[in-house]
Amino acid sequence: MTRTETAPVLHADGLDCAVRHGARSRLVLHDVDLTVAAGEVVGLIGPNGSGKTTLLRTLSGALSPRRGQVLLHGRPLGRLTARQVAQKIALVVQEPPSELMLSVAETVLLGRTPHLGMFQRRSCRDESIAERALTAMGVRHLAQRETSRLSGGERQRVLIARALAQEATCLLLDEPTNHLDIGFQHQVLQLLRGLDTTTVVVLHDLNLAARYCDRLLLLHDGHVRASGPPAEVLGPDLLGDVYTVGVDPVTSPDGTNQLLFRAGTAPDEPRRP
Ligand SMILES: Nc1ncnc2c1ncn2[C@@H]1O[C@H](COP(=O)(O)OP(=O)(O)OP(=O)(O)O)[C@@H](O)[C@H]1O
Repeated sequence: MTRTETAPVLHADGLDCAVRHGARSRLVLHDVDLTVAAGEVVGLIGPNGSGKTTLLRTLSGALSPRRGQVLLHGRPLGRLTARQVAQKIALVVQEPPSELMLSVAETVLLGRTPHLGMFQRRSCRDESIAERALTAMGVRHLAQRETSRLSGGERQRVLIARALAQEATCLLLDEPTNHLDIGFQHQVLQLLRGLDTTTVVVLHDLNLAARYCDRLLLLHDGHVRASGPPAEVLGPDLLGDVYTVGVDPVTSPDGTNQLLFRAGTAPDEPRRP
């Protein structure tokens, strides 16, 4: 077997990441390690501003770390072309509607772009892959609508469909359940779980994270506070400390560990790092 076949799909090693802050830059991720094996669903969790989106964008190659590196199938991300990365990684982030003036069908077909040669036209195969993605996300009936004019939840499903059409081996999703009703939240995460792809997903809902992720990485102020299986990471003491809430674990009728939350520290009291 070659090195790339045995390597994890994604491996982040000692990442420090900075964002611009006026004339200066500020470190928002500190020494973050993450390894994601083929087929795993890894959830990124943590309070607002803890660095989840920054980490996701760094894993996708959209941001370059100040220190450390990301390996994709054992190869440094920085040494791959944008096209090579796009054939392997699909990133789904919240996009402003103004950037989505195409029809739903065209938006989803854009997912095929990394697989086309410079002057190559889309084939019947591309069309049928896009159709399957539309169907999987329950948005086929919207195919002729303008994506920018859809509801937030409909648009979200179209963007996930575009990522499915990209047929990447690795899906990176930033809060994909945002805007979705409870039925679609479960449907989308179930679908992601059922795919062969490797998935890294930012989730705010810790109960969804517990139910659908193999492993979780808990960020707090840009530092990894815990990583491992949900049962290890979602301990009431740790969550109470990080989110400043009271946490009561309960077991749902199907045996899944779930959490109930109580108000904790008053909002004007600063959270402890
Ligand atoms: N483009 C930017 N310019 C300046 N600061 C930024 C930028 N992007 C992120 N930050 C800052 O970096 C820190 C981490 O932000 P990030 O968006 O990664 O957090 P997050 O955990 O995804 O937050 P949320 O849960 O609120 O979406 C925050 O303090 C944020 O204000």
